Amino acid sequence: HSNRVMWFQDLFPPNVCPINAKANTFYGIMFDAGSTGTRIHIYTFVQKSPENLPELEGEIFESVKPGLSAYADQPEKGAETVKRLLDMAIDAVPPHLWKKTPVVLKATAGLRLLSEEKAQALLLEVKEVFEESPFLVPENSVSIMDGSYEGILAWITVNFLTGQLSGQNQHTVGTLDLGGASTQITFLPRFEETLKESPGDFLTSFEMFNSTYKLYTHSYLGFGLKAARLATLGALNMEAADGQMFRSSCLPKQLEAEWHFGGVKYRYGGNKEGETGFKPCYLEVLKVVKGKLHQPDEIRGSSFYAFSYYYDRAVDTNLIDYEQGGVLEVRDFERKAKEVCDNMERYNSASPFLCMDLTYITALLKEGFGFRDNTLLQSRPRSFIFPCAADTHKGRVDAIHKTFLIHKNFKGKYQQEKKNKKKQPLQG
Ligand SMILES: Nc1ncnc2c1ncn2[C@@H]1O[C@H](COP(=O)(O)OP(=O)(O)O)[C@@H](O)[C@H]1O
Ligand SMILES: [Ca+2]
Repeated sequence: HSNRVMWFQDLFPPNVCPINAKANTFYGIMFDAGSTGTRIHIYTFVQKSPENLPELEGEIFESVKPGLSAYADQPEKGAETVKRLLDMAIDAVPPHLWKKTPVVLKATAGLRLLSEEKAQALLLEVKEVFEESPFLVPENSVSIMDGSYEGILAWITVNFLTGQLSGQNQHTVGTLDLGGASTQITFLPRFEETLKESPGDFLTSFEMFNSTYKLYTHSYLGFGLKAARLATLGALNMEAADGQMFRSSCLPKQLEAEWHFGGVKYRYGGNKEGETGFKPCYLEVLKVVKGKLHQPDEIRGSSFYAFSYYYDRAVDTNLIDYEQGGVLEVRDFERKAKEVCDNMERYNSASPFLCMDLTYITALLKEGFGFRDNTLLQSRPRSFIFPCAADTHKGRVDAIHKTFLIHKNFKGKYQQEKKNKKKQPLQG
C-alpha cells in the first residue's frame, strides 16, 4: 500500500501538482475505449471553495491493447480488460469515496464499426463489471460517444487548457485528431461563407462560460489510420477475409504477414512483381480519400493542432521531438513519405506500414481536407498541455478530460444545426 502512495507522489510532485487528500477532494473515473486500445483516467479534483468550480489536481493513467472491438466475439473477455484497469482505481481512490466516485466508459470508432448487436454485447458486459464494482454507476455510464461530441471535446480540451476560452482575445485553434478507426476535424468558423456552405450536420452549437460557440466538426468513420490501411488494401468491411491475400505498392516487396483488426484476421503483403514506392502508393491511397471529404475553403489559410497518429508518425520519423512536439507543414509529411516509400529496404526495422501511413496522412490532409502544402500543423505531446499527466502517456491530447473538468459548465449541452439543406453524400 505504501508503495502505491510513493508512486503516486512521484507522478505528481507536490510542488508542481500538489495532492492533498482533504475533505474537498473528489475523484472521477473515465474510460476511453478507442479502436486500438482502452485507457483509464483517474482524475482527482479539489474544490477550494463552494463558489468555485472544482479544479483538476491530478490524474492517473493506464492503458491496454488491443481495444474492446478486438473482442467482438468474446464480450466477456473484453470486459475483463476493463475490470483489470478498474482494479487500479480501487487502489487509487480512498475507500470512503468509492460510492461517490462516478465511473464512465465512452467508446469511439472501433465500436461504431461493429454491428449493433456485437457492440451492445460488449457494452452490456462492461456495464456488469461497473455494477459489480464499489463505484457510482451513473445512468448511461457505458455508451458509444457521438462523433461530433468527440471532435468538440478535443477542441475544447486544446483551447480551454491553452487558455483560449477565457479572457478577451480568443484565438482559438482548430483540431485534427487521427484515431485508428475514425478521424475528426473541428474549428471555429470565422467566415459567414463557411457557415453557409457546410452541410447542416457539420455545424454544432454549444454554450460554455456564457458564450455560444458554433463549431464546424465532423467525424469520418473508416478514415482512421488503421481503417485506412484496410481500405487501401481493399479489405475494409470484409467480414470473411480469411485466406485472401491483400497486396499493396505501399508495402515492402517481399513482405507477407498477418494483421488483426476489429476481431478479424487479414493477410497482406507487398507487390512481389509489380511496382512499389511513393508514386504508385499515392495513387492507391488517393482512391480512399479523393472526393470523400467535405473541404471548407476557410481552413486553407489557417493553422491546426494535430494529434494522435499525426503526432505519433511525426515523432516516428523525427519530424518533431517526442517531448517537445513541434510545428510542421503539410509538405513535411509528403517529404517523409517519399523518403520512406522510395527506400523501403532502409526502413525495414520500422513498421512495414510506415510508407502507407505517411502517404495516407499526406493524401488525407491535401486531397481529403484540401489543406495547402504550407499549412502549419502544431503537434504537441500531451505533457505540453497537461504538465501533471504521467510520463507513461506523453503525446496524447486527452479528448475526454473535460467531461469531468468542466462538467458544471458543459453538461453535454450541445445541439446540431438543423438546416433545410439536402444532405451531401459524405461518409461519416
Ligand atoms: N487520451 C488520448 N488523447 C489523445 N490521443 C490519444 C489518447 N489516447 C490515445 N491516443 C492516440 O489515439 C490514437 C489511437 O486512436 P484510438 O483512440 O485507438 O482510435 P479511435 O479514436 O478511432 O477510436 C493513437 O495515436 C494514440 O496515441
Ligand atoms: Ca480516440
